[in-house]
Amino acid sequence: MLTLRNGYLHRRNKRIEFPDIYLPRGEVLGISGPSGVGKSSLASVLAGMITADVELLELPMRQVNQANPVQWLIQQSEFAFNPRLTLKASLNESWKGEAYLPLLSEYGLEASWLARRPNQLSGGQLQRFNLIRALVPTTEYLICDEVTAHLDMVTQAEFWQQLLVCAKRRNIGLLVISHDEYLLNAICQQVIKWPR
Ligand SMILES: Nc1ncnc2c1ncn2[C@@H]1O[C@H](COP(=O)(O)OP(=O)(O)OP(=O)(O)O)[C@@H](O)[C@H]1O
Repeated sequence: MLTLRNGYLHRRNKRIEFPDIYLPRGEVLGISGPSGVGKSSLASVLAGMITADVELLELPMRQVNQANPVQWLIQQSEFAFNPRLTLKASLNESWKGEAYLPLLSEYGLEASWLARRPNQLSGGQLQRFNLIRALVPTTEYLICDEVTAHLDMVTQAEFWQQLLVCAKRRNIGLLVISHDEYLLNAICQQVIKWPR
């Protein structure tokens, strides 16, 4: 269970009060909220990148020399990759060996694209490589932060269809942050509107 209870954070002069989060593995929790409310700050806390004042924070144990079991996907996948590295080199930074290869066809990506650099792919293709990079075997929770906001409806639908099947199969908990309430209501078991 990914749990955050009574958490808050001060950023500059602003106090951000987080909603309580209870996310079991294998479930999908949505969060919507206006710009600046603190959604990315919440993701940073849950990914263990910044600390906040909390009554309770339960995150999965992170093992030495292993990827963070809480992976965070951001909207602008072009910023998530080193522009000088090929996709293969970037994937090899998180995956041990090439066990990700079967995932490529599952997500409609061609193995020959591994030799390309990030600027030689479309936004949707790059976001799917970003997703595959995050789906290392140790991933227990995935935070999807507006990950399909810039994609057309068909590409969005394909992305979520594939990810939901994979998350169910691997018992991964998904925290989906989006302005798109239609999307959240379609894919989440529970949706938090922030602020309430
Ligand atoms: N590194 C930082 N240092 C100081 N203040 C920050 C920092 N990052 C964000 N903030 C401030 O914290 C508040 C919450 O920002 P955050 O990015 O978490 O909001 P958000 O809900 O994700 O917004 P958006 O939907 O626009 O991405 C904002 O007032 C922002 O200006």
